[in-house]
Amino acid sequence: MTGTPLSPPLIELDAATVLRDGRPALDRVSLRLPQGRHTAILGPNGCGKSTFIQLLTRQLYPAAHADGRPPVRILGGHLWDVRAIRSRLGIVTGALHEDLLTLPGLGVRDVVLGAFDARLAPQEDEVDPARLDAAQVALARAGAAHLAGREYAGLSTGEARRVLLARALVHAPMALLLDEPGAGLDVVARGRLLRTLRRLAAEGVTLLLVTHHAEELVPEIGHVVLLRDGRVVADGPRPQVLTDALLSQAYGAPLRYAEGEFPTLALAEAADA
Ligand SMILES: Nc1ncnc2c1ncn2[C@@H]1O[C@H](COP(=O)(O)OP(=O)(O)OP(=O)(O)O)[C@@H](O)[C@H]1O
Repeated sequence: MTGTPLSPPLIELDAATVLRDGRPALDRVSLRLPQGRHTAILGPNGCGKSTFIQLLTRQLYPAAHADGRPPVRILGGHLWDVRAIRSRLGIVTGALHEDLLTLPGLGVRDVVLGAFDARLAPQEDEVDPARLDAAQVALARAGAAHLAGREYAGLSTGEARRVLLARALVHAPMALLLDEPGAGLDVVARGRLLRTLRRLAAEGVTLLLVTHHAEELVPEIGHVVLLRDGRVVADGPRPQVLTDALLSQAYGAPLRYAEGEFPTLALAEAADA
């Protein structure tokens, strides 16, 4: 279910440009992602996906427009802070995983509780029982309740991904922003994680998937934005964007796409020679 016509878009980019080493990693990108719509941002390595996420989390900043209009708006506002974003968007990224691994001895429950303080670990030793309950519920929703007593650094990649999902869910966010959620997982672990995402979508959690793996585009994703070299190649309903022609254009090689619960994207035979 999408927001009412009057609700501001969850994320809006207006000709947003982000320079990295003097070159545009995002080049005048305009996007409007309404509330409640499951959307994927898809594209090959280097197309600007991580830059897009870092723009939202304010690790990178857009070039200013000469007329002063904001290049990025979140829920209609442009003066947002990272804490506000993190409570509205549950963010699951590999970078967060790496940061959490730098804290030896950090427990799984504390990883989830840290989200309340917008920090890696909770600030207080005494934790509010309501927060503890919320953490346990979030772990259960992410299929990670059995991991609550474990040390984060000792988890497998698949287990750690579920804990990050729980951390992202604990605030009951408006949407989950997922950066390549299946990266590093074996075929079974990835399939199970994607089914968890499908269940969350069915429960009303909006999915914003940022990925280069087409198989992560679970059927609930109805809208796709295709990027190449920091620019939007296509932005529209899934069947109009996930075509061999557009995907081949975005990835720069002849590709064949097949729909399914876990879609496939492969080099077309002509490209093997
Ligand atoms: N730290 C950096 N310094 C300079 N340029 C960078 C940096 N990180 C990325 N870039 C450049 O910005 C562009 C977009 O990179 P970005 O990491 O956003 O792409 P991506 O789609 O996330 O790629 P991948 O799928 O490989 O993670 C690329 O041309 C890349 O070379």
